[in-house]
Amino acid sequence: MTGRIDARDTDADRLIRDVLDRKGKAGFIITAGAGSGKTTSLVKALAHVTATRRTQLRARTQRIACITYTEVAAAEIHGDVHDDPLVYVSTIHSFLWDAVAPFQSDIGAWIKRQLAGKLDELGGKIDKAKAPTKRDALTQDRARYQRQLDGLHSVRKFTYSVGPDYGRGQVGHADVLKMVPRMLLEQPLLAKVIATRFPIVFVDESQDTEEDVVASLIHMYRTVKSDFCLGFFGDPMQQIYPTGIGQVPAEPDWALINKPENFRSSRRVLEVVNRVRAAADGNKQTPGRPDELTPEGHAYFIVLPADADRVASMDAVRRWLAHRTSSDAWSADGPDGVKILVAMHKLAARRLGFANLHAAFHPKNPPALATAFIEGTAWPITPFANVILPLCDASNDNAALRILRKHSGLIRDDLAGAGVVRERLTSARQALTELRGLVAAAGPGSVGKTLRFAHHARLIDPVPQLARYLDPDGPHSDQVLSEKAREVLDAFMTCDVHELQGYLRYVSRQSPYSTQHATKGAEFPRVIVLLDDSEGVLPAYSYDKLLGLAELSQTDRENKANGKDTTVERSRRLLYVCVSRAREELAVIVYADNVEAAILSLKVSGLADEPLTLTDLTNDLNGDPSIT
Ligand SMILES: Nc1ncnc2c1ncn2[C@@H]1O[C@H](COP(=O)(O)OP(=O)(O)OP(=O)(O)O)[C@@H](O)[C@H]1O
Repeated sequence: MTGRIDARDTDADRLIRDVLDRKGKAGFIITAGAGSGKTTSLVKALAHVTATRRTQLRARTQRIACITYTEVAAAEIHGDVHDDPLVYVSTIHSFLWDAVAPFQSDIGAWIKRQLAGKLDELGGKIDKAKAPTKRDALTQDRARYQRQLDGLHSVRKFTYSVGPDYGRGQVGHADVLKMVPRMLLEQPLLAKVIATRFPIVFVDESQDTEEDVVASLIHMYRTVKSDFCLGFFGDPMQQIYPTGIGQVPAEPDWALINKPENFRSSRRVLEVVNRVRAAADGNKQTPGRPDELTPEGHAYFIVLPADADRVASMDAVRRWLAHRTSSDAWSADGPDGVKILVAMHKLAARRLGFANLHAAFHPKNPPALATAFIEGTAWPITPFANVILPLCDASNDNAALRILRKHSGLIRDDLAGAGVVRERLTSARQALTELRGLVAAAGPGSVGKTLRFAHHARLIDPVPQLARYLDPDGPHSDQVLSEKAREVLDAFMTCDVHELQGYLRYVSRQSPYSTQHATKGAEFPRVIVLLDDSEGVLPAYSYDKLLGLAELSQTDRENKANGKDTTVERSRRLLYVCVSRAREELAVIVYADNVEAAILSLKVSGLADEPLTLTDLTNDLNGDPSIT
């Protein structure tokens, strides 16, 4: 239990309750800064509705929908409301799919349109292709799409999974985000059905919800006639995904609610949080807790030379922070230790030993898989995360069996006959021994060897694209694999399985490192934020540009002039999210080619009055009291 329900009421909580108690249609938007307790207010709002309307909602078999950004956030809210069955907490993808799943023929029609579009597009490309090999490849792809279209006739039920497999009636993650908003706009009945099932819909982290999705929810609000409440909780300053809407537009009758307090951070940390925001919308937070309960804390900006040994200089900074704050936790890697926020994986990858794996997923033109790699959801890796490595770690047959039942086609609950089951168990046991041997042998190329073996032995049930790659003539031969995905897969196959262990520790948040994007919504007692463009910053971000240490590009200038989002503002928002994760203590490390220039820039921009250098830290550690 996180105790969010028991948090002290704020003015915003009272205003939300007023809206929720209204009859008829109502809407509200909570716009408030980091750590202001938006999620806490959401949980308290859920508690209010379940307390005041339980009988009515149950009688009508209605539920309250609460849309969160990640599965982790959904699990947290579930815990906060004690798994109340009246509350339906889910990610946007699952919510949208759940809403449209009964509209099977509309889903079929949508898929048909997608495939027809692909066929048209390929037809055009084939006509234009000059090289015979290119034309051949495109013609084969067109034949694959045609087979998928033909396969649609025999689909009895459309389903939803991570990746699409249209020919078998499966829509993917990204499809749902496109398909449902369109259906909602075109089908008034769908809006009515959803609003009847979910008369209250809350959206957390609304700033990063796709524009089309927000527009379709607002459209739903406009069209339904019944009691319906739509509430958004967000902060435009924390929009860190390009598809996010930022500020949700309000309907004329909606309540606009602010939360000026910050309940998360110490005084020193909050000062940095406010300084980062100052050059954006300037919204300044005040401590939400009483004086005696708001710790003073620590916050430092430290500038290190970009050519320094990153590992050694980071260790020196952690030693200094431990000394400065009299807390050994800065040296610890556990949950109460330090969280080190890196923009990209490179530094973490090197430290945690998965540099080749990182490189495999970051070819010159990063395909969509690079983002999934960052988020820990890349489909080439999931068979290792869900099946292969857990199978190798399983302490006994029963544990292994549970994993296979859940993830593999080899052992399923619906297998008929004891003889078949026995036979499958025997082959599973043999396969397991061989799999463990391959993983233990490791070495370059062991990823490919292990994956091919696991697929051949039916220990894994990979997504259709991966199945097609591993077995081009198999049942998934109608899948179209992009060149970019193939390039990633080729490189992935040459990696060492040992690299996956460090990587998985990283993405499952068991290492002290985390990507800056992945920390959305979280909080930690001690945080180090690394600003390091030379480590290979994410496309469209540049801390050097934010700090004025690198020139703006022509596109940056044009975007700024046209009022579009810019690299500088995107980077500022990411920095804002990062610094605001810290509860007590914070260190922002800037790696700079020119240390003097970086110090000056931090001072001029108002981010820090007294940035520190490595020499300052060393002197302090050696007993020089000049640092105050
Ligand atoms: N009313 C309150 N009284 C005391 N503590 C609170 C209150 N509201 C929130 N908190 C605490 O403040 C911290 C931040 O709360 P929460 O995660 O709800 O904020 P948020 O606005 O959703 O954060 P962010 O947008 O930065 O992810 C949590 O530790 C929470 O327990």
